[in-house]
Amino acid sequence: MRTLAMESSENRNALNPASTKLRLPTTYAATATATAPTGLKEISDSQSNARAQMSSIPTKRAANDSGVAPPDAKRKTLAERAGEPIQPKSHLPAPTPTSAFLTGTISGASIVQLANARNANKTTATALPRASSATGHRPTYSSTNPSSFTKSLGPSSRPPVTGLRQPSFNQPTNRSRSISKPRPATSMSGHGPSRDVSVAPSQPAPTQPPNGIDVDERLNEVDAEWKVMKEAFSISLQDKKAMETAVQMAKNQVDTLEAERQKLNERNELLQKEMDALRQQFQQLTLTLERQKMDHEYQLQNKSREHEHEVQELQRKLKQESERLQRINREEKDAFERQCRADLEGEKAKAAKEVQDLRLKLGAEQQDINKSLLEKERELRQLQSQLDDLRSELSQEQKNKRALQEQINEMATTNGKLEARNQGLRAQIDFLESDSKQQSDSFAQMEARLREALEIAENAKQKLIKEETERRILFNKYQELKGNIRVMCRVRPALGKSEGSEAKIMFPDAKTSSAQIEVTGLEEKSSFGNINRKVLPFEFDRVFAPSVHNEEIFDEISQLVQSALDGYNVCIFCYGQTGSGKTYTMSSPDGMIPRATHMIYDTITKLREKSWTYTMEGSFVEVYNEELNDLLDGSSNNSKKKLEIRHDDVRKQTTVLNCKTVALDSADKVEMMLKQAQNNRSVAATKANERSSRSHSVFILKLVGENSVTNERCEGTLNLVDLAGSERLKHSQAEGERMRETQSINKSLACLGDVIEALGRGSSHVPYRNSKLTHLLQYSLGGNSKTLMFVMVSPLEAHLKETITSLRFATKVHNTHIGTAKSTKKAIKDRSSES
Ligand SMILES: Nc1ncnc2c1ncn2[C@@H]1O[C@H](COP(=O)(O)OP(=O)(O)OP(=O)(O)O)[C@@H](O)[C@H]1O
Repeated sequence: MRTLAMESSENRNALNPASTKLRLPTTYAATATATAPTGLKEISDSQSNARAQMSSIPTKRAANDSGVAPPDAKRKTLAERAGEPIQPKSHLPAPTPTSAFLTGTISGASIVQLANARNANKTTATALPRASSATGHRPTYSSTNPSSFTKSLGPSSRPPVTGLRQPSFNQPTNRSRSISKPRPATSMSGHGPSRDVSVAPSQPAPTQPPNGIDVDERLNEVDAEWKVMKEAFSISLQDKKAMETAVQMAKNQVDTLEAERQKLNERNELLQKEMDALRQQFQQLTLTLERQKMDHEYQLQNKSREHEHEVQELQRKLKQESERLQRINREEKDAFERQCRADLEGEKAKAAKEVQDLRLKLGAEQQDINKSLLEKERELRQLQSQLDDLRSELSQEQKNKRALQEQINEMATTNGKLEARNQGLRAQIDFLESDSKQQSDSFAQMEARLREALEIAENAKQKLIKEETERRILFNKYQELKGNIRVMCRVRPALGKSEGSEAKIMFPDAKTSSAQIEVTGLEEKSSFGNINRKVLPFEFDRVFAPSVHNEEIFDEISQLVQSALDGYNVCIFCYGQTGSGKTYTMSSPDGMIPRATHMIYDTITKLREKSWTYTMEGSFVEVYNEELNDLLDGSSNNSKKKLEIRHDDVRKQTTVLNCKTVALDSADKVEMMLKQAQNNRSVAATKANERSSRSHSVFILKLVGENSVTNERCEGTLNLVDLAGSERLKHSQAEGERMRETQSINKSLACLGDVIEALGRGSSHVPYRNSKLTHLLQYSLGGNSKTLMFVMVSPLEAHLKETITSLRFATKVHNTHIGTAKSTKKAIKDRSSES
């Protein structure tokens, strides 16, 4: 967009030529004035192309020479110049001395006056050149430099007329010389002899005596001078006319220029008006723009406010929408949850139905299993009969063995006798050597008898080895038939009369090798009012009477300890009511734990000869209120680390994290460990027993053996468990903390029964994790492990009820045995005796 300032600049540029034109007259006037003496010819020649010629004249020089002030250094704008008053002849030059001389000083009167005064002026004529020079006119026309004079055509090069005339009147004596002398060839030569006269003043006039003056000659001279003067005058007139013509032309030019200037002024005024109009328009536009700007700002503010309102409205709507969506989401979530619950209920009902069906199916399967069990029981009975046969065979073989042993002994005796006899015979041989024939016969006889005896002994030995091998095979078979869970019963002796009366308990006869115990139960009142006491028979793998010592007990379990050394997991635990002798059996100085460790030491020592190296590590923990405690950690409860059970399913081994383990490399360490465990064991007094263990203690013996020759490795664990008292809650009259202990103990014992039962049933799921104890003994109960339970019985009448409960529990465990002898032997029916 072109701005108003740009348009104004363009207008000014457009006006510049006019401005130049306006200045031309000034230049021209100065030039014309200065060049006036040049002649009209020159001016007239240039009239037709006056502007071109004038433009070629150096303006600055002309202005300076003419005395006209140079144009302002700063060029005035059209508007400035338009405002100036019009001065038509302001640029015209002032009249020069030359023009004044030409128009006013040359007249007839003046010439007469000049003639009259010529004498008077003689003396002063010589001073004229100095006076002339004193006027300031340059003596450029000096005759000494005629060439420069002729060349000079500028106004200042022409000598002043006054300078020309004076010497001619004041120095008449020089006239003849002047006249006689040839005139210099100048540009003025065509105009008359004035040039000659002008030269005269420069020549010094010769002095003549006053009486020698020739008047005629002088008159002639004057006439001649007059003619010269006349010619000069006529020339001057011509010059004047030319000058007037030039002036007239200049005036015309000025008029023309004035007209042009007028036009320009008018145009300038128009332009000024236009500019004013434009300025007004510009101001109006500026105002309009300002108003529009304000309007726009106002509109912008309005828009901004509206936008803010809209944003707030949108935010409010967004919030409402968000709340609405959240509400919908909640509702949908609730509906979905309701739906899920309904589905879940349906699924539950469906699952319950399926469970019901499964139970029914399971019942059917159970019946099938029972049938198969009966079948197996039949098979077992057959096996049992076979076993009986084998037993009878075994006893027969044992009898044979004994007979053979007797034979061997007899033969050994015979052998000894024969040896003695041999010696006697040797003596006889020596004696009879003299009688050779008789002697040699008796010698051969004796030798034959000796060979016969040795042959009999060798046969007997071979038969013995064969029978021993058979016996071992039969024993192993017997062990397998007995099953992996065995139950033995031990009744402790009464400690004194202070304990009260003893219960009526019948023990098996040692000769019959029976494993049955009969307990006369509590008094019961029949429906007829009779009071009866039932005899309750219980059969186990072995029953130990009160008279049996720990040594005999250990003989029975030593094979299991050997199994632990052979890489089996073995668990031997004592079950029974408080005070029934569990701790005595397990941890007393000659109890199972010390005996087992001692046996293991002996065995390990013997096995070293067969390249077996064993390491034995022991740890002792207790389960108290379903919490596992380290009995070898003597630190306070707060600083004790929590024990964690970890099972290795591959190795079938159990590890207790954070549990202290002692390397049992000597028998002393075992005793020390047992003492420490006994001190740390949770012991509390109950009404049932003043010193009663309220926790299950587990002695864990890890046995790792390696054979350097065969590269065999075996890893077995022997767990010796002393269970807490199994007395019933009501009987123990426990309260508070003790009651909680009792509940915990009963629960874990019940869980133990469940695990054994599940194992006996061969159930796919064994609830080991239902209690800490069974969880800890997971790999020592069932499976390939060997388990032995001692049910400990108190002989006291006061404990009869708990005794019967314990025996029933043990029977339940015993009944889960596979291959138990109980199935072959008929169970002895309960016999009741009238009291
Ligand atoms: N066979 C035994 N011969 C001699 N004394 C025994 C025998 N068995 C147990 N005793 C004694 O009977 C008492 C109670 O035995 P023990 O402490 O072993 O019972 P417990 O079943 O371990 O009791 P708790 O469950 O309270 O620990 C002890 O004084 C113990 O010496």
